[in-house]
Amino acid sequence: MKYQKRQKAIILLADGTIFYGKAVGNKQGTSFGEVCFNTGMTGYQEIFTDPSYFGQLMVTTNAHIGNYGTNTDEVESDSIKIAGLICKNFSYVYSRVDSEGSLEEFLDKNNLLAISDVDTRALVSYIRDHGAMNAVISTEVDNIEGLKKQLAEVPNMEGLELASKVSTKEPYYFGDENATYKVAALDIGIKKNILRNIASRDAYIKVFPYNAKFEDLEAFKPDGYFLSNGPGDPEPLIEAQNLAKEIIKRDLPLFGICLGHQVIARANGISTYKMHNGHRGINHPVKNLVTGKGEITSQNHGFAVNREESEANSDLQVTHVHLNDHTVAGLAMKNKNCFSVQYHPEASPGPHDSSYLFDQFIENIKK
Ligand SMILES: NC(=O)CC[C@H](N)C(=O)O
Repeated sequence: MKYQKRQKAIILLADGTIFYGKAVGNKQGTSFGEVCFNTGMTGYQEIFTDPSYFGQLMVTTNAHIGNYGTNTDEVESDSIKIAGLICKNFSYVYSRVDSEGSLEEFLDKNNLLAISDVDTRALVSYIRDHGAMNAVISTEVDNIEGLKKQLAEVPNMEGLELASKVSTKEPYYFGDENATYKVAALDIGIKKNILRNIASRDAYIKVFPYNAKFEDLEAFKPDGYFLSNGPGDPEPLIEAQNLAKEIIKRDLPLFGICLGHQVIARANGISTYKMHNGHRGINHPVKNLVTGKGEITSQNHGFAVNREESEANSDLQVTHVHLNDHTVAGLAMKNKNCFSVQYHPEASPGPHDSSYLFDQFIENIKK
């Protein structure tokens, strides 16, 4: 067995609660973030590289992490975006036909601190009851008072603007330039599989930085506009909200996913709020109120759109609801070519029930 004597590690929550574990590999260090959990049984590499998780310490509820290794095709961005990993059993050995390396190597390459041998069931129950909160993971197990002081300085997720930290610095292109449609996408933390899904529907995409102006996007002469997923609170994303207003004002085809959905809601004057715990997993039930059909969805969000305000707004229609807590899962504008969902039709990881939403976007472009 590799690493006979592994370093002890702790998870210290902002309310002072401590959980214990061991550092994965030989790594030592300390990492801060908002602690949250994902219940997906697979898809760890996609989750760790999803820019929406920037600044978060990820607890995985699956008992085994790393057991099927890693593959370069399964990343959602070019690097790991979570702030740290907390898991039960970390697999140093892995097995899968397609794997190209171990998760341990992948974490090392990205310099990510991970803690295993944690009672994740107890930790998740605790967060479920007490809500998402800041935390620190560390191998400095004898420096609890020092860590508490540093943890108190970590900003709260509420009000935090993080899109600028993960967005592309320069515009770039994705897909085949001879494709039939052109889509301008605002990158406030975009996942690669969204680009793959749009491009595979005969569209050429130009991806813009988080602070791009309407004129920048318009200069590409796009047939449709897209607002991406991403980390942090949607409230401070004023530039993106103004961009959405410009697109809506001109009634151009617009589609938003997750953070993009929240930005579109805010552009319509709807408030957003921080949820007790958020939704993070790959089996969340959603009802499409237009068709009456259910879908099993991939989700990752800690903020949500106010339902009462959405229903009271005569420009908006609530098109989808989350069946566990009846929060807004989708919106459409009644008299504009604009719609959005709080969940992830691109999956990666997760089921593909909702990929029809990308078809709908293309249909809206054709109109
Ligand atoms: N995946 C996302 O786009 C997440 C949106 C936002 N950061 C939230 O947590 O609600």
